[in-house]
Amino acid sequence: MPRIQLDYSLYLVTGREFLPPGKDYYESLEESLQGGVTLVQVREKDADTGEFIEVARRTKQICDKYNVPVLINDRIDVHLAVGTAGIHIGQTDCPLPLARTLIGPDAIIGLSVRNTDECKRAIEQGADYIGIGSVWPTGSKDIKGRKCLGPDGTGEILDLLDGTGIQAVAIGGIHLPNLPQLLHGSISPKTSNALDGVAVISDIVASHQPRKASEALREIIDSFKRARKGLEGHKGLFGSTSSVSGGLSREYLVEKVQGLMRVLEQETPLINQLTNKVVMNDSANVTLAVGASPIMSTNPRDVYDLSPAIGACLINFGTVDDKEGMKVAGRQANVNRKPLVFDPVAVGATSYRRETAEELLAHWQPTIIKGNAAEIGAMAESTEVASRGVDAAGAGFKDPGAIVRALAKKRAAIIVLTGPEDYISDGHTVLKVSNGSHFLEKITGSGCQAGTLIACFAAASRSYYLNENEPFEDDSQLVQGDMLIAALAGILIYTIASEVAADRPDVKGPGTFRSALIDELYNLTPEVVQQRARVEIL
Ligand SMILES: Nc1ncnc2c1ncn2[C@@H]1O[C@H](COP(=O)(O)OP(=O)(O)OP(=O)(O)O)[C@@H](O)[C@H]1O
Ligand SMILES: Cc1ncsc1CCO
Repeated sequence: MPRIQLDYSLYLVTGREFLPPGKDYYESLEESLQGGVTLVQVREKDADTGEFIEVARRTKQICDKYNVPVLINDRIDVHLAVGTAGIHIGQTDCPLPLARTLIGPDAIIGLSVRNTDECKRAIEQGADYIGIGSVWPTGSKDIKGRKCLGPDGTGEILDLLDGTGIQAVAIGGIHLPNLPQLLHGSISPKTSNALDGVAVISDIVASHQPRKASEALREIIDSFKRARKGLEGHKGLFGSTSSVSGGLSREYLVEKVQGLMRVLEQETPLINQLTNKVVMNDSANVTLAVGASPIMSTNPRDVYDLSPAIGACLINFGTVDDKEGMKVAGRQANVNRKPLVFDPVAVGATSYRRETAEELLAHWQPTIIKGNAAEIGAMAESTEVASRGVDAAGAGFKDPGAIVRALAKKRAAIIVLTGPEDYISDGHTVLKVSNGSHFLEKITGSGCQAGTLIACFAAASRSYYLNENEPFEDDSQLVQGDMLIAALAGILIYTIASEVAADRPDVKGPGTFRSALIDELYNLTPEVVQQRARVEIL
């Protein structure tokens, strides 16, 4: 007989030690159930057996009123004494096969899993569900010396579960602000498998208003699940809305880009750019040239305060400065649902850059990642293209479209691969842009400026969306607006302006080209874009 199906959506792990002063555990529990907790695990690290049984018994009594099942952490004896739905065990607790013999065929057994090997074992041993973690650093568990998985590490584990029927929740450092990032960012790269729920301790238990805290978390999980249901059969959409369904044509895309050019001029969004020292001034100038407004703020407190006011944020770690500011700026962009463009300059060139990229990506979910062939190759863990400092070396990828599509799925972000031809994907559609000038290879920071313009158009796309729609109709969307079109617009506007600049008789070399480029970005009209755009849908 199959075991009972649990709803893992909002899985509360209890922790009496986190209660705010004066808050009663049972009162807090009942409020969290009223707020939408779907499953409760009683976790008592310090209680002796008698006390544990008593807490579990009363917990079950309250949960029964709401038809919410209870699991017991680690202790098979407590589970048997109270008659709960099952147990949750860790890697160093009673081995799963032995636990199964002890508790019988009908009880649920969940297992904590920290990596793909442990996941494979959990599948072999027949776990009912796995708890994947820690996703992020957490105050409730000592994870010193172990790497946090981040949303993408969680996604790699989820890939292994596809087709097994084993359910999965993520645990560790999950809070309301990073929940949308986790849900979207952990969609598994190969199979598009997603989490069945999240396990939360302190966001609920430490709250003075556990009902409200649970309601807020539940709303995000439910709308994520609704959005996934609506997307069944179409796996190209992740953390942002996009118009990738059938009927795409060059005309349609160019028309949308033209529309965004007008929005940018009307709205003048503020674009915060944490970028490198080499390009900072040029990046601020190209921002102004297309009608947006630059601010190059890096201080952690300052970027925090600015975040609600900006249209988009760019993080470019070309000279690897301001890591703390980058962490805060990216996290706040996620919290405030602002598009976040990540330019991991020369990420493949050194281990420091690779580690920094991973560290940043464990803090936030980018909306768009842009890089040259070496950078995108490093992010995709491909060895096809080597890096030479900030540049790519060699001939490029054999199949660039496949690389961007796969990386977009893996990272749950729009990917932009630059070079003589640019490739853009949301994990489903791949666009190829063949505009540009060879002079772009002869000025420094052309890739960085392209990233800046993508951020400007991401802000325009968000504004356009919000002008037409109710804000946050779907709470699970990390960012609103069509980010595939935004990335296309940034690349098209930059490369077309570069063609017009290069054609000018007064342009004699990289120096005159550099200033002509800013002028031509300023003068570029939607009509010229219509005439010159060389976009293909692959
Ligand atoms: N040979 C070329 N012909 C046309 N366009 C090009 C050429 N090389 C680069 N581009 C364009 O220049 C922009 C920057 O791309 P590139 O791949 O050179 O970035 P990058 O290597 O990151 O640059 P940087 O490190 O200087 O910032 C893109 O918009 C791309 O389309
Ligand atoms: C030259 C250079 N060095 C670090 S960042 C940068 C700008 C181009 O990426």
